[in-house]
Amino acid sequence: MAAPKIAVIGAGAWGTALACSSARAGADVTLWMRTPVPPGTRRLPRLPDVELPENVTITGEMPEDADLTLMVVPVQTLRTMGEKLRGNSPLIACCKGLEHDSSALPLTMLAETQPHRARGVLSGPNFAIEVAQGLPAAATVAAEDLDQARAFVGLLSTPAFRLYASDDPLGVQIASAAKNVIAIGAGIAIGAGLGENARAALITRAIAEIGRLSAAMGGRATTISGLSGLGDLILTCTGRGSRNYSLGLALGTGENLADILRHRSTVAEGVATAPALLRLAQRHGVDMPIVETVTGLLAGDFDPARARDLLLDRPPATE
Ligand SMILES: NC(=O)c1ccc[n+]([C@@H]2O[C@H](COP(=O)([O-])OP(=O)(O)OC[C@H]3O[C@@H](n4cnc5c(N)ncnc54)[C@H](O)[C@@H]3O)[C@@H](O)[C@H]2O)c1
Ligand SMILES: O=P(O)(O)OC[C@H](O)CO
Repeated sequence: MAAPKIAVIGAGAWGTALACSSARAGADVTLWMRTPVPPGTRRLPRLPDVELPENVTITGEMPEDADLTLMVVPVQTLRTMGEKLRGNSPLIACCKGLEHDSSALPLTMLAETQPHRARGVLSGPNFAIEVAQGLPAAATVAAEDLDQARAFVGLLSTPAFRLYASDDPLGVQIASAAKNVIAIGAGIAIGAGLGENARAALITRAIAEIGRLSAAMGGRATTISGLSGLGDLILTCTGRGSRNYSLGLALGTGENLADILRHRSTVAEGVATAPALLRLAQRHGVDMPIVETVTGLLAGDFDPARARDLLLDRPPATE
């Protein structure tokens, strides 16, 4: 039987890692990248220590004949990239966040730009470099139809990359968007010297508020305690390899957001997602105090020195 053809759109760190992993799963992979590289290039700028497997082909042309397409561009560019896609293959959104202006989820943007295609989402505690190196990792692949999610899992699983099928794409998308915002908050808490207890409290209370929003929109509570929720919160709120967490750390020590962003070329999705997530929560009548605080800190509405009050000085509540 011929190897399945997988197209990966976006050759940032995560697109490069997913191309490596999909190739190890036995697929013929076409990796689309925006910025051309010299012919024969086998190491890409975002993961220079990783050599691409032989069955990965780099291209600047939008692939047309894939059996499956992974969308791995930053969320703020997903709609535009969706409009440029060719072919009819199912799509899996592998990015984490919400569109800034509309608060749209990744699958909503793909439904609006490619309405005829089957869709799913992949998310979990996954630093790109570790997946690219073939270290053990797990993630959730969700689609409205569980059989469709299982088919995606069948195409993408490897012995090192364990995938779990789910039929709660909404919960997965809310969890994965929110964890980037919460990771910025965790970084601020540590950077501002609030301590490990504060971070653990913040992660736990974040699960409560993410769960409220997900439930209000029709997601399942169990999804938030799974890989795309709790799993990714643990990784992103504690791992120094996280761009969102490290951005929060810098903010917490008093650096200015504009200065931090000026020195970065990688994407920290939580920055644009925070206000979009807050507006989404307000639209659904859901209280998300941590997201609200992080959004205010990012907007420069208050000083990180006040992070303690903002994160912890809340009216008495029951758990
Ligand atoms: N890096 C990780 O460990 C990781 C893991 C899981 C999920 N993700 C998610 O994957 C998505 C992509 O992140 P990344 O880490 O691969 O990005 P990155 O920061 O490594 O690079 C961004 C990539 O997007 C491309 N890009 C930028 N603007 C673009 C545009 N207008 N049109 C098309 N492409 C554009 C850049 O050329 C670059 O290849 C994000 O949503 C991120 O949250 C990342
Ligand atoms: O570096 P971050 O903060 O974008 O996190 C990367 C992944 O989403 C971790 O699962």
